[in-house]
Amino acid sequence: MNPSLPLKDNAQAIVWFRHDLRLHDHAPLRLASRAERLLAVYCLPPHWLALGPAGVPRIGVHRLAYLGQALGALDTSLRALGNELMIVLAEPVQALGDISRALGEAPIFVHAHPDWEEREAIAKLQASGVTVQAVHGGGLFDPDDLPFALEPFPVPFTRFRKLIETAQWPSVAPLAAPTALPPSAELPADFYAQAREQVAALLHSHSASAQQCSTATRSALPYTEPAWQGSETAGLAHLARYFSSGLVADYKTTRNGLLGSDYSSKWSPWLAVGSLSVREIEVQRLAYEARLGANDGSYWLWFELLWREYFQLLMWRYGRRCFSRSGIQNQLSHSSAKARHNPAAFAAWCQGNTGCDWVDAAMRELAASGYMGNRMRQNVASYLIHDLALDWRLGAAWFEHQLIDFDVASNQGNWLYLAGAGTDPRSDRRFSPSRQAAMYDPDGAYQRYWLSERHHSDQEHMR
Ligand SMILES: Cc1cc2nc3c(=O)[nH]c(=O)nc-3n(C[C@H](O)[C@H](O)[C@H](O)COP(=O)(O)OP(=O)(O)OC[C@H]3O[C@@H](n4cnc5c(N)ncnc54)[C@H](O)[C@@H]3O)c2cc1C
Repeated sequence: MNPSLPLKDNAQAIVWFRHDLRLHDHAPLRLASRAERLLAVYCLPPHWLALGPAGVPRIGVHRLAYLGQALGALDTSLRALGNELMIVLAEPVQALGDISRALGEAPIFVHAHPDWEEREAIAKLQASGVTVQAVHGGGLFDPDDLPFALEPFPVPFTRFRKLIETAQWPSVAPLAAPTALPPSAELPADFYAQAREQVAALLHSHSASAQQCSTATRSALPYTEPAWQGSETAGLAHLARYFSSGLVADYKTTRNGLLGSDYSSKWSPWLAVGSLSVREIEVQRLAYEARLGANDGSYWLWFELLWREYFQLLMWRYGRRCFSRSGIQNQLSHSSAKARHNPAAFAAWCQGNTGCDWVDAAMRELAASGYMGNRMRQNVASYLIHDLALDWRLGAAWFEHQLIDFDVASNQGNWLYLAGAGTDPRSDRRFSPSRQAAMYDPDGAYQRYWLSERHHSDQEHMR
């Protein structure tokens, strides 16, 4: 944590919440808490609601409902400490600049984030004369403090993992949640009033429609139920439950599961909105190993968290190139070169109507619940890239719209990897749907579960 920005006496400070909707392990909140008054802000950018490349908004119903849960809970937690969260529907650069000026050039404290848009927003604010201090806190490690240089980045994952493990590089310790906060900085009552009302109405309506969406409760991650909601409290309770269960030891053998909530950790949605800090997860994972001894499952969870870290570092290193068709290699892979424009095939993939039961079951699970396990993400991505010969960026955009655990670095990194445009040393891997279905769903239970309506109507049709 870099406490470099001096705060004047009686100063006001702003905490800009982005993908870090929590009180624990929050360095910007700690830094800003030295001020006399503190304004906590979240901006929902209107362009997330505009149509993106997949023909849908960047943020869909499930994601918005889950985000709304996390924001509501953060506001409640801040209020318990005498503060509150100001939520606006506004482009951050404009809104944060206006707020800083309205509070007498108050400095902004924020977590750094590898996405180029998020980095650009900070750069634009700084260029306009606003003081912004960005501190790392979204990963296990501080990218500026690794035992190797990001340039050149150690590209294959295995090499990255071995460098970290050989150096026994420790993850950064999480910060405790504050027990007191300064009171909220005061803005005129009509300041961004419309933007506040708009976002409140939007989040309310999405929460109501998600609550009525009965399919979400059939999910492996039923986020409309209290224990699975996006709040920090639910995330920390889930973490404690997970590490006191027998699920950890079995994780390596169950992680490719398809049905039920227990086959994998289900940390990802809380990590995505930041209501759980990955550093807190790592501390609890180490405490588990100290208590019960390390096992294959506890190691493999670390291994998977390293994948998350790796994709974040990839995005720090390659920035905007992670979004280009030719990816970080800067040359078209075999699959990218053969990709064709085919809106009908893309619509069929999105709706789970390709005719391939294995893929359609997963795409229906995603649309119904906002979640899909890792095994099926690999399968449906491979199908879009190799069988339908579509541009991988469309698939990534559809995932962005749907996934409650959407994380730009993990999403882009995995899609790049599968499209042969990222860091897979065995470029352009295709997953055979029939072989994968035989291996991971031998009795067809998963396909029946999510395709029950289709099977039912087929039977009706045959009568
Ligand atoms: C095409 C594709 C797109 C993906 N998009 C996302 C995304 O937007 N957000 C996201 O969080 N994950 C994404 N993943 C990675 C992975 O599928 C999810 O992290 C995982 O399914 C979440 O469930 P879990 O928390 O139970 O994972 P677990 O299996 O329990 O793993 C524990 C944690 O390790 C991390 N992790 C595991 N696998 C990966 C991986 N392959 N890449 C990066 N981190 C990983 C996650 O933080 C996860 O919560 C994507 C994978 C693919 C193949």
